[in-house]
This record gives sequence, structure tokens and C-alpha cells, in this order.
Amino acid sequence: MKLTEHTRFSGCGAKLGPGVLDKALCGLSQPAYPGLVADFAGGEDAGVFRLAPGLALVQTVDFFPPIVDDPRLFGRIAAANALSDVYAMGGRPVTALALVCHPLKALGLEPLRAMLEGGLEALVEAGCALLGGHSVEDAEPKLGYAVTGLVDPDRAWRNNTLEPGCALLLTKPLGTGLVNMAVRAGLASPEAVEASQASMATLNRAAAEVLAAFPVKACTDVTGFGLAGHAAEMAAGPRCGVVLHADALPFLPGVAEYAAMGLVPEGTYRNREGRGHVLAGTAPEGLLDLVFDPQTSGGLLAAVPEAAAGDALAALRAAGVTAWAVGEAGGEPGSVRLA
Ligand SMILES: Nc1ncnc2c1ncn2[C@@H]1O[C@H](COP(=O)(O)OP(=O)(O)OP(=O)(O)O)[C@@H](O)[C@H]1O
Ligand SMILES: [Mg+2]
Repeated sequence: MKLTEHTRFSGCGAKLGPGVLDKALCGLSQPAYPGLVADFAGGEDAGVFRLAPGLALVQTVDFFPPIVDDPRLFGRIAAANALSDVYAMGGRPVTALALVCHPLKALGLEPLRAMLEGGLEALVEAGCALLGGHSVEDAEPKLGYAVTGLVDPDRAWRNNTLEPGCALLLTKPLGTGLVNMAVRAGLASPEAVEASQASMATLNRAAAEVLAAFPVKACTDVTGFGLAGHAAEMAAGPRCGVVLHADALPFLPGVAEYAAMGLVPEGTYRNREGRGHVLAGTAPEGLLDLVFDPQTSGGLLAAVPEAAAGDALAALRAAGVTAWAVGEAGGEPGSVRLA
């Protein structure tokens, strides 16, 4: 029985759209706790809470329905995706809790065991201890992790602290949502499937560890809101917007073709509706479905000063991390331009 036959949405494509989330969260306010460094109000990848001088918790939770049929691979992807929010803050993951929704009657126990094994494999690779979890019976399978990391709060990478003069580096190719739609339609090439699965299963650990040696000015990971949606979070800072170089964007094999065939996930439309305005008409229609494609377990999008960008790219590649310069800081704050 195929895992993905039990779900309407896949991976990060299952998220509520950014517009809906804005409306749900706006107006929520809490006391200004002395230790609170970053919470949901800033739309950060993870929250940050200071415990002592130079030491803060970085906490995040992500869970979603299967994006692949192999349960072990799905577990690995779910863990890699959840860990990624800690890496995107410059943190080191230390503990995790599993969140499980499982249709026991339809699927039986074996796929759940395999999912949890795959997830644990990724956590071990991250040096992150699995402390426990919570599991409920549900109509659709879902798996994810709440991950806690540690970070120096003064050195945590924020997503809205972009400075002029920075280059933007991306550490994974784009298009996992489109490839998944092509898989569901039976039209994906083996080459596209293999590249997409390998990318989703890769931890952002090496990328984050290499980047930590460089003066990172802002960082996020590219996930459910797509490259343009997460670039919009980076452009939301006070100093400048984001310019993406359309010709430099790395795509998984076949995705332009899948987009042209209309194999576009629903999440893309939610992203375009919620964040399309930031592009202010600068993107050709054909490219919109690519830059708003929801990514599952996507790469880091990091801003480093132009002068350090070449060295950072070389260091990433030397560590076996795929990496591309995809844009720069520029334009009005709040704007994302495709040039
Ligand atoms: N129900 C909620 N209550 C409070 N904050 C929320 C809730 N849902 C999302 N958030 C916050 O909204 C922001 C955006 O959430 P989102 O899940 O899109 O971020 P992400 O985890 O970086 O992305 P992804 O899930 O695609 O990896 C984060 O700061 C998150 O903590
Ligand atoms: Mg999330």
C-alpha cells in the first residue's frame, strides 16, 4: 500500500498558506519575557529563548504528511526538515520529540516502525538525541519532530537582518513540490525523482557548519512558502529588499516542464496569493510557479557580504554541499525582484 495514496497534500505543501497564517497569528500577544529573543511575531524559522548570557534555546516543530512512498525515507526527510529550522538559526540541535499521526487500520504497524527508524537515522546523523514523542490514530499519516537546539543569542542568524552589499547563497536545488506532483501523475522521470529524494533526505548540518565560519548577515531555510516566499521574509527587514537572479536559480531536473504541464501543487497558489504582491509584477508568469513551489526539506538561503561570497561557495562545495549564488540584497525594503 502506497503511503502517499493516503494523503491529499504532501510534505511542506500541506502547510496553511502564509496569508492565512498571518491572519491567524496577528493580534496574538504575550508578555515581554526577559529571556524572549525571537518568537512567532518575527516569522523566524525557530524561536529563541535566552537561558544565560551567551546561551539560548532554539526551538521549532514541523510535521507533515508523506511526500514519498518509502516509509523509511519519509522518516528521514521529516527529521531533516525539522532539524533544518535549527540550522537556519545558526543553532546546534540537541534534543527532539517525535509527533506521529498514524492510520493503524489502513497501514498497519510496519510502516510506522520504518518511518521512525528513518527519522532516528537522521537525528543520529545530527547528533540530536530523541527523547520521546506523542502518537495518535488519524485518518492520514503525518510525521514530524519538535527539535530543541542551542545557540549564542547574540550570534543567532535571523531572517530579517539583511544588509546592503550581501550576496544570497542557496544550498539545495528547487522544485521538490513540482517533482512530487509529477510523481503523483506518473509523469516524473527517474532522474528527477532520484535527485529530489536525495536532496530532501540531506541534512543542512554541513551547510550550516561551513557557513558558521563566515559573517552570515541573515539566514532562513527554503521550505513551504517557496524561494520567493522565504526571500520575502528576508526582504521584510528595514534596510533593503531582495533581488533574485532568474538565470542563476538551480532547479531539479524536469521541473520547468512539469510547471508548464500544470503539475503545480496547491501550496504554490496559496503562496502566490499570500506573498505574490512582494514581487510587484517583476516575475514572468512562467517563473512564478517555480519560485513559489513549496519545498520540503529545502536548502539554506544565507546572506553573506559580497567579498566573502566566493570563499563561502568554495568552502560549501569543498564540504560536499551543493551551493549557488542566487541573488543579492537590493531594492526597497519589503520588495523581492526577479532580475
Ligand atoms: N499555530 C501557531 N502558533 C504560533 N506560531 C505559529 C503557528 N504556526 C506557525 N507559527 C509561526 O509562524 C512562523 C512561520 O511558520 P512556518 O511553519 O511557516 O515556518 P517554518 O517552520 O520556518 O517553515 P516550514 O514549516 O515550511 O519549514 C514561525 O515563526 C512559526 O513559529
Ligand atoms: Mg513550520
